[in-house]
Amino acid sequence: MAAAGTIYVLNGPNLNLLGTREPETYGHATLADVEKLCADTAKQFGLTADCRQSNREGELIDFIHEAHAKKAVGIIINAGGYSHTSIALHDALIAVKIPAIEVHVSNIHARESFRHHSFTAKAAFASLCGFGIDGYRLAIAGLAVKIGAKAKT
Ligand SMILES: O=C1C[C@@](O)(C(=O)O)C[C@@H](O)[C@@H]1O
Repeated sequence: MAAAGTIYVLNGPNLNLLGTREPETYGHATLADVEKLCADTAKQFGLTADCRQSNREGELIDFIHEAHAKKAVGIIINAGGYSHTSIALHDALIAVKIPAIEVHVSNIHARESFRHHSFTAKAAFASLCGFGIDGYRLAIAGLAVKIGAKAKT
């Protein structure tokens, strides 16, 4: 079993390139910055962030199944381009019934129309986009409210 109160933070394809990839769209923060932000934010609520990134759809699905097996209390997911294409990721999120929040660094609704639909958003209880990497912090705070985890003073 995972440590008590573990959140899985899943990042999909190309998010390992954060910091150098299209900085005008995604900013200059790296994936390591995102993971530190998530770890620090989770800690504020007495939670632990288990951060994973993969460029492969099947591996992301395996992480979701693992979150279930380890009794994770929540999932934060930025499935990158798979958000717009992957019924399989949608189905995995629905199957495990773990409260999930979708995050996008950019505002997908202000971009190309092929980014406007998200399968993973349909399987999540909330969705955040356009806040840059702060979206991950906001998502963890929102998840904490949803699961009743109180901020530690
Ligand atoms: O890879 C990504 C990143 C993204 O998920 C975001 O975080 O803004 C938005 C997606 O449309 C894109 O394919």
